Amino acid sequence: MNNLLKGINLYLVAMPGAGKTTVGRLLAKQLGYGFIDTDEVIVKAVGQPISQMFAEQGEAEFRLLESKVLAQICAIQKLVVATGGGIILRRENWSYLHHGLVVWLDAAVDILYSRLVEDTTRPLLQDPDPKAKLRSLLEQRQPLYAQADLRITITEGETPEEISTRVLEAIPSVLKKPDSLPNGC
Ligand SMILES: Nc1ncnc2c1ncn2[C@@H]1O[C@H](COP(=O)(O)OP(=O)(O)OP(=O)(O)O)[C@@H](O)[C@H]1O
Ligand SMILES: O=C(O)C1=C[C@@H](O)[C@@H](O)[C@H](O)C1
Ligand SMILES: [Mg+2]
Repeated sequence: MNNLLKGINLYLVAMPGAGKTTVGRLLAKQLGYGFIDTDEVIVKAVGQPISQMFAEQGEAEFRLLESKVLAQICAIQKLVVATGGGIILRRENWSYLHHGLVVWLDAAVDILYSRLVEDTTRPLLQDPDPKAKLRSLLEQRQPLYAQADLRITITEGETPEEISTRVLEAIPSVLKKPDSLPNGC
């Protein structure tokens, strides 16, 4: 698989709670790739949790920083990248994402909600009705996530290992032709 991928990065896109970080770590291990989580890079660089960044600098500042981080990551090869849930929102991010293979972990709202209900670290879900918020975010974002090269529909009860195996099995069917592989950012 590593040979087939020829070092191109895998970018995982999905709603919060879909398992980008969890599945991404497993995929990196199985591919012999490095692993990067854009949210973690930003938190380390700024020295603040994302919720504090949203509160003090606003979402727009966070999105600018997210794009800068993505641009830098894109220059590195052999990475599985777990992206922030909203990375699909800015058009310029897609020019970076499409340098690699983009995988959408598509999980239904009920699955997302059951995983995030106890979590207070995701600012966009600090809402009186987090389930309705998830539903409306997914509705708005679905056409953007759908621009991914590969859509993996997550089923209830599926383990991260099973999902990671399914991603690996599906990759050959969507690998870009050798003459369309990117030369860098
Ligand atoms: N297949 C799975 N089955 C059960 N629980 C899972 C599965 N995948 C992830 N989880 C759990 O769901 C929660 C969210 O997972 P994770 O942080 O990987 O999602 P994420 O897509 O990276 O979210 P975010 O966009 O907020 O960073 C975690 O507690 C994780 O342990
Ligand atoms: O879905 C989103 O817009 C977000 C998801 C998280 O990964 C973080 O990137 C941040 O909380 C925003
Ligand atoms: Mg994550």
